[in-house]
Amino acid sequence: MILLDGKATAAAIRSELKETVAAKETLYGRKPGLAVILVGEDPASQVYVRNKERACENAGIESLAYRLPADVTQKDVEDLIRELNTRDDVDGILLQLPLPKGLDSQTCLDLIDPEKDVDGFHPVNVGRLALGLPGYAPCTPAGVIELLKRHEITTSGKRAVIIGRSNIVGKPMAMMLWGYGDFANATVTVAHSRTPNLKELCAEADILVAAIGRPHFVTADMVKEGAVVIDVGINRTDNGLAGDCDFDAIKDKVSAITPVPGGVGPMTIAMLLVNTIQAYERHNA
Ligand SMILES: Nc1nc(=O)c2c([nH]1)NC[C@@H]1CN(c3ccc(C(=O)N[C@@H](CCC(=O)O)C(=O)O)cc3)C=[N+]21
Repeated sequence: MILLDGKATAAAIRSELKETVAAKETLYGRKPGLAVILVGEDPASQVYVRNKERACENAGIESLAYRLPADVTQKDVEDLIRELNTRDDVDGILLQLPLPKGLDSQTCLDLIDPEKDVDGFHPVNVGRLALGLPGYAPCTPAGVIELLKRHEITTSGKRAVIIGRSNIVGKPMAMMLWGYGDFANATVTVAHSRTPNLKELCAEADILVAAIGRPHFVTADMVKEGAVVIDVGINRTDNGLAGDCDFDAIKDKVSAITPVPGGVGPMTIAMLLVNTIQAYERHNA
């Protein structure tokens, strides 16, 4: 069994990026800038945002954090996004989700300049990904692809099953596994809460991606012998952080699996840095 160590892989990517940034900084005369907007006090979001800030700083990216109170108006968030769109020192804009009740996240996301949309959530970038055009790919599924690539796990001709159809993971993950440049070419099924015979379907997967948001949802009987299992779940339970897969029960059955923590999570942050540097390069081109 190969443990797909996202923490180590992300660290390798980050040190590569650090060199890229150092070279580009000399060329462009400024550091890359990422603006992160955090609305409200959600503890998990605060942890993520702090991790993102730390990762940026480490890579030589200027991180500009905007912490807004939960009772901020929709207009205030929109005005901030409009201002960040025009700023020359801001290459990327990230609006941390979910937003507190009363705020409309899609309207906010739609306002972000697609060239600064390092999350890949703007409809233009969603469309570009669907069409196979260059743009920004959402960080979590992009991190999964990068993790597979760097472990030389091929996907061509393989049967992939994704559990979960969210806009930020399931849907873009499907598009990337269908075809992402010269990579992928998997045959993809996207399963969800109303998929009948889910267990049997999953048990046919060569590559199983779990993005459900329920701790230990994927059990041994749902996993094919020798499958590659990617656990996107980050569930906070009384016993700490848990993935969507019952790791201990399936680890002896699989050929490769991601741990939680230390799997997809750190890769998500690494891909955010990749996208930010890409935005910086395009901005300066
Ligand atoms: N606009 C936006 N973009 C996002 O990319 C975004 C978001 N909103 N909202 C929330 C989700 C979640 N997410 C994670 C990032 C890193 C870890 C991560 O580093 N996890 C560590 C554990 C960290 C912990 O202890 O919680 C790990 O898996 O090893 C987890 C989750 C990004 N998201």
